[in-house]
Amino acid sequence: MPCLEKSKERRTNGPKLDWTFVQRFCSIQRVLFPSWSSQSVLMFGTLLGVTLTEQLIIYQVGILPSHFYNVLADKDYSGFRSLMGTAMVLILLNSTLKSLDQYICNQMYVSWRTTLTESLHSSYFQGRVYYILNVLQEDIDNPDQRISQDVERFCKQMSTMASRLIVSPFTISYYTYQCFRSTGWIGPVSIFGYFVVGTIANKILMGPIVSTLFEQEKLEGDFRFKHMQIRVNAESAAFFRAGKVEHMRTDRRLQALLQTQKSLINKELWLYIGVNTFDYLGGFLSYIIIAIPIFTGVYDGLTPGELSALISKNAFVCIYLINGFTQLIDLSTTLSDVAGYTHRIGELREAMDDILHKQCDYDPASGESYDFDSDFNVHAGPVDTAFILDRLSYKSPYSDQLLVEDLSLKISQGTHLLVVGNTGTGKTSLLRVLNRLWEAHSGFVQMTTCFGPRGTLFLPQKPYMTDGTLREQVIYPLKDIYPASASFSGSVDDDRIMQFLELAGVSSLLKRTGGLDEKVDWNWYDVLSPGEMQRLSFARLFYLQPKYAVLDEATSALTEEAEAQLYRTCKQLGMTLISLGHRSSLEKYHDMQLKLCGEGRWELTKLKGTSGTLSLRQEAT
Ligand SMILES: Nc1ncnc2c1ncn2[C@@H]1O[C@H](COP(=O)(O)OP(=O)(O)OP(=O)(O)O)[C@@H](O)[C@H]1O
Repeated sequence: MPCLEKSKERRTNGPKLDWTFVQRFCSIQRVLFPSWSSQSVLMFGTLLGVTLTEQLIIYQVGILPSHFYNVLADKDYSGFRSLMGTAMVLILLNSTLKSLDQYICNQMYVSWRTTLTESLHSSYFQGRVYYILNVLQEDIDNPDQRISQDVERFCKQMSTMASRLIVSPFTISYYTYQCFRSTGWIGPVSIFGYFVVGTIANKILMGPIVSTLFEQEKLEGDFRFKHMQIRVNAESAAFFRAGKVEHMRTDRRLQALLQTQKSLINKELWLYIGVNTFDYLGGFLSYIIIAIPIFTGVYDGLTPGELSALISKNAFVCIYLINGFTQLIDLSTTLSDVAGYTHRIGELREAMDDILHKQCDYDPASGESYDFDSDFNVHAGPVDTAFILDRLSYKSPYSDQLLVEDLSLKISQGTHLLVVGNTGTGKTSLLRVLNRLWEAHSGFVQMTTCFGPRGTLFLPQKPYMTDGTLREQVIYPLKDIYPASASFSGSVDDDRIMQFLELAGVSSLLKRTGGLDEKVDWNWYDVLSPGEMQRLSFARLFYLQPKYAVLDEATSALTEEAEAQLYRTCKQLGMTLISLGHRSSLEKYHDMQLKLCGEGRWELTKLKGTSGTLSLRQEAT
């Protein structure tokens, strides 16, 4: 099934600070900085300007003590006063620039999060990607968490790193030059050597952190998912009085998460020890570098006042150069987090790209045109046919056993088809293959109509209730009103919706919601009974009026009378029905029966006694 080889490949490559990390990081950067004129680049440029100015001011503030030494040693009162004035201005400027720097970083965080999340969304919601990721592909854990939380944290950490990283090349070059002028080659060389050792040590210490952080985020997602599962199925669990068992299972996930979190903290301890040791060693190193020219007699001719001013100035440039490097080393903890998130986001992006490529190879009509309302009038094929199946065989994912073998069938307008068979014989799977959610094992399947109004519509076994108003439930998955109503006025559409709610037997919902467009804050799954959900799905079907309606046990929660009423309305609206179900009462609404017998076998038979159709279609539109 989809992308399994690539998935295995991904599984074997554990998350590390390696070449894969660099590639994934660069590919995410290409999303964040799409062009030279993009908003992120402009913000980055502004940040560079601000941080460079900040550094100039910091430099001025840094050399102030040496001026103070001079004026104090000379007892120069007026010089002292003007120096105080300069110090005040510099401090004010410095704090303003620092705040501006933080402000731009926060703005960049929001902008990056927007860009990256939107980019992931555009792949995630393209064609069947979200279905394959959530249902068929097991190696990408918690895609929802990767898109929401991991992206958020990645952008946050990146933005905290940004101002320090951006200015580093400039400060390091400048202070290397200054350090060279003050101490000769000994200063820069020893500081560079110190940095190389620090980086190697930290790279070794960061290795295990990246993979543990990756694991921790996975477990975080699992823990959240468990809570989500209880939230969505609270009533079913309560009927089982399953508080204790759910408590135990949720705690088990929490324990697994906390265990990993503890192990991460333990591993981070070594990194912190490394980072702090290098911080303090850095401070110490600066005095060694300053001591060398003093003890070798380079400054022997200076007065004590001049020497203290020089020591203060030299100490400042050396300390600042070391500080530039230690700041980079301090970023190790942030970098290890960024690396973990980079792997999680990168892996998701690669998985989605694989699916999209595979999808295009399998079905060139996928991608943009796969979606519901973009596909109104396409598909050339016989006008009176919905599906053509030729020697079609299919099986479930991860199984070698064929569910159906060599099925040849044409589903034409006016011939209602009933698909029956025991549990697990592959009835719903047939719809998955027809809807191209699953690939066929062999043979040929073609959907010759468009998808949506005027074409084919599927009502899945579990009614899908979206969030939003009653109108949004009925018109789903249309974003707007029905195309035919658009040329009249909104009230025509309102009338249609009300008429169809009435026909589906759920007009009472109008009272409960307080109107078609009243915002409701309830979860539709909690407040509607399964029967009401099925009826609401039929209201949706009546509203969309496809030529072909594929109904997967769509009336299983309703009485036979209600079923009769709904089927009659479908036929009056001119729909050709393809139904799946176990009830014998369904037979009378269909002309043909396809029986799936298991182990690949099937039978196609004619049914007797079908009711006629009235044309309510034009009337309703
Ligand atoms: N996402 C999946 N991954 C792996 N196997 C699956 C998946 N979905 C379904 N199957 C398996 O495929 C087989 C056929 O499932 P299908 O849903 O088509 O059954 P069905 O005939 O519609 O059953 P029912 O009458 O209960 O609805 C079953 O054995 C099922 O467990």
